[in-house]
Amino acid sequence: MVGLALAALSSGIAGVVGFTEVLEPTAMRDIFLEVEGTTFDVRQAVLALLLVFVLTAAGVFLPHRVLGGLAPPARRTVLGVTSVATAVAALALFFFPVVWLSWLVALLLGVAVAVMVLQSPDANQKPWRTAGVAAGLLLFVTYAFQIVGGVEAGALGVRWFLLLGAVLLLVAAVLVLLGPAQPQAPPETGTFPQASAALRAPEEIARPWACHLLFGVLGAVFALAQPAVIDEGFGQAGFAVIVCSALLGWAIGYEVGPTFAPGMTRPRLTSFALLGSGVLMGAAGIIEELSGKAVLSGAVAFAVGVGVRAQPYVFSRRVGVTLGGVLALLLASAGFRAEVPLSTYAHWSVSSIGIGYGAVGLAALIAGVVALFTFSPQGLQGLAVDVVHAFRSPAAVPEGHSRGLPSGGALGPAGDHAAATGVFVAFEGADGSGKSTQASLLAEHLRSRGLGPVTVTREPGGTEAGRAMRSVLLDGEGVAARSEALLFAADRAHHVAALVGPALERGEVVITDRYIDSSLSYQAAGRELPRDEIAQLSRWATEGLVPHLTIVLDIDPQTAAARTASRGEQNHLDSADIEFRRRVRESFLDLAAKEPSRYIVIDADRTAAQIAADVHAAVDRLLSTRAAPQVRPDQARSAPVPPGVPGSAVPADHSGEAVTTVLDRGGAAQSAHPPADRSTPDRSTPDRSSATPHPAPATPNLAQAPKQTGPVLPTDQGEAATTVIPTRGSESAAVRPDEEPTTVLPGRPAAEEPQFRQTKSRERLQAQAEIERRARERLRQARMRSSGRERPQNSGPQNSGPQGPGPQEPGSQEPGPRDDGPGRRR
Ligand SMILES: Nc1ncnc2c1ncn2[C@@H]1O[C@H](COP(=O)(O)OP(=O)(O)O)[C@@H](O)[C@H]1O
Ligand SMILES: Cc1cn([C@H]2C[C@H](O)[C@@H](COP(=O)(O)OP(=O)(O)O)O2)c(=O)[nH]c1=O
Repeated sequence: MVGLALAALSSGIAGVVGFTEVLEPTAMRDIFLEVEGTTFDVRQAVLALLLVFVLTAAGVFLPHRVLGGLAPPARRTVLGVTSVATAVAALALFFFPVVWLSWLVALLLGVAVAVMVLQSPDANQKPWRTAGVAAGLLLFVTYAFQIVGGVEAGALGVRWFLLLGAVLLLVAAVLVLLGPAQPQAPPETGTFPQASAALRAPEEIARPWACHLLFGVLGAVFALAQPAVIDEGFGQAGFAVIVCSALLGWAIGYEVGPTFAPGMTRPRLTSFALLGSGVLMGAAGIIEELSGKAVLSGAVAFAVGVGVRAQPYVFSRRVGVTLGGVLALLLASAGFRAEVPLSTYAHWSVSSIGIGYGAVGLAALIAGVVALFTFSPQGLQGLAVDVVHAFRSPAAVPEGHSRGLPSGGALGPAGDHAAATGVFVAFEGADGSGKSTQASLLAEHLRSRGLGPVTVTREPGGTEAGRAMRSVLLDGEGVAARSEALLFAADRAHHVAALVGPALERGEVVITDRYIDSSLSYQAAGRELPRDEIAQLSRWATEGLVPHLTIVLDIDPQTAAARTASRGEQNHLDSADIEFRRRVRESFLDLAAKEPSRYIVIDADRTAAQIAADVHAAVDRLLSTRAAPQVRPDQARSAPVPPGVPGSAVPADHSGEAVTTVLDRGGAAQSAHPPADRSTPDRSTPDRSSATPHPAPATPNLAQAPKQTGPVLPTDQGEAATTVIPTRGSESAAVRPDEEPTTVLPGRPAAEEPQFRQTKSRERLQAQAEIERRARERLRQARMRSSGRERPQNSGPQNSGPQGPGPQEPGSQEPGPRDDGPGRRR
């Protein structure tokens, strides 16, 4: 009943608002024609409309002072009484269309709107229900009359709309007064504050001026609709079309706002909304045709809806709407029209109403440009990333709507994530090893197998908050090693809480480009921070969430550097770079060797298609050990995330049966051989051989590995074995009797490489990576310079000192550049 009352109330209010906007110039026209016997003056009509607008706004402002402190039941009574008063005034106006009555209705309406929103903030947050109904009514009534009786009847139709609105208001008033009390919900966003005390301190509001300006644009769209239709002679049905379009545009923008352009940072989205609404507003002013004006008005309102929803504002939208509307009407009331000849046959008609549109549009446009530069501490940095990422799905978590994982202690067992039913795959490896390329190809592969939603994400910067941290980490002047470690952990914590965890809970396959092992390899092994502390940090950040499978793309640093050079990054590696990258590489291999059940190492110095074949085979095998997802994805995701996190109650499983699976580019199976004996010794690297002890060869089948056990952060365990698996063509399947043939994809021939390269998503990734990294490269040069200044304090012979069970080779005495962060390698 309360819902019905509110729907009726808001529709009634909207109906009356629509009517008074229409009525005012009409009444003015009648008065002028009657009293002065002159022709209708648009300027006077616009000024009269301005007064209606101002009075409505004044009415909206009044109750906050008076009613802010009233108890809800008292406010309810006020709402009922105000609604009755407004309805009576509207009825009077229907029968006696005189100008002062319309002003009274305007004032009462403002009060009614404000009291309604004070009483039920929810009514203000559901534009579909309120705006949509009213817009539909207005359009229907107006058009019905205009179709039957012509343009003049359209105006009459709007009078009947007033009657309808008044009746609805009366019904609503009765329902409000007699209905049960409504529980009060706390306002979220876009509401009038319940009381002035509810207003947040200004510094807590993100970008108030941007919101006010956006609402100003919206106010101008509505305020100018009536003058525009009078000026252009569209008739009142034209007014109804514009208002309907704008209301729907606003409602849609507001509704989809939180998930619109999920990959774009919210302040940036607001900037673009300002820019977009400015341009569209200008266009709406120029266009002299009804449908164009209507569509553009709708688009402007949509941009406003999206833009303000990107802001966590709690202040009222009244200020902006009023000021925007008033300014636009003031400009429009200048009442001039000039013809600008464009050619012999064409001319452009400039009117003061068009100027009203144009001025407000220009203000929004300029504000949008300012916002682009000022909304982020990094200014325009990351703009390209935001644009390229804008419509990517990984960050589709609405701002502030992250579904946190079940809370756990600092060392919460992986069982905390047992509710998750998805599959979590991580790619690790050096820059340029092809992680993002392979992540994208794997997603396509899984989707082509009908495995439903596949989320591809990355670290750092998989979420909106993460992108800010990424920017600090990679775009700035560089931060201290410990700060860097904390930031990576912070990014990871949010990534898991906001994106990975929820996606796994939804049963999706989540593929991440980098995860915990990157911290262990770059911060611990590379930067030589205490390994246990880094491990502990990540474990805490992720609440123990571990990937089901980690794919290490192993590649020679020089080869990787050559690849990244093709993206505009530096190619030359100095000895410090080489040493840093070597330690990182060793660390990845070491981690894989210690956790064979959960890792696969793939030689990444091959074509993307060859690597992809191995990756897909490994993931298919992983999925085959679960509930047959390739046949029935819903069941496939029913298995829990692996238990067992070091330091937790669940012990890690290191039974020794498991193996690290090394997929080499070599031809024959080498299951009983250590890496040094690979079939392609000419291409195997000494680094890898020395880094991974492989004393106990075993069957390299993920399907036979212990069921998804093993912690993500292993302690020192040397019993793991490495087995080399051939990867070319179908040989890999043929030589492995324990393998399920149906789950192993034969390696793709190299000839397919161009086809892979042309995939859309990969192009997108590449474009994104290229833009980002070029920017980063420049900044990292600066970072390297400052890092050079820092080095004397941190580097030296002690670098080869204790660092926990890290991957550094015992024989390595080369001074490790402690300050080498991720930035140093480029
Ligand atoms: N197997 C491959 N062989 C040659 N170039 C590759 C291969 N895989 C990726 N690339 C290229 O190398 C560069 C780095 O690839 P990318 O997937 O972005 O690596 P990462 O994510 O590890 O930095 C890109 O320009 C990409 O086109
Ligand atoms: C996730 C993570 C990344 N990094 C580094 C590795 C990379 O140099 C950088 C991330 O940059 P990114 O552009 O993601 O590198 P790529 O896509 O080539 O893998 O951050 C760490 O040092 N620690 C971490 O925990």
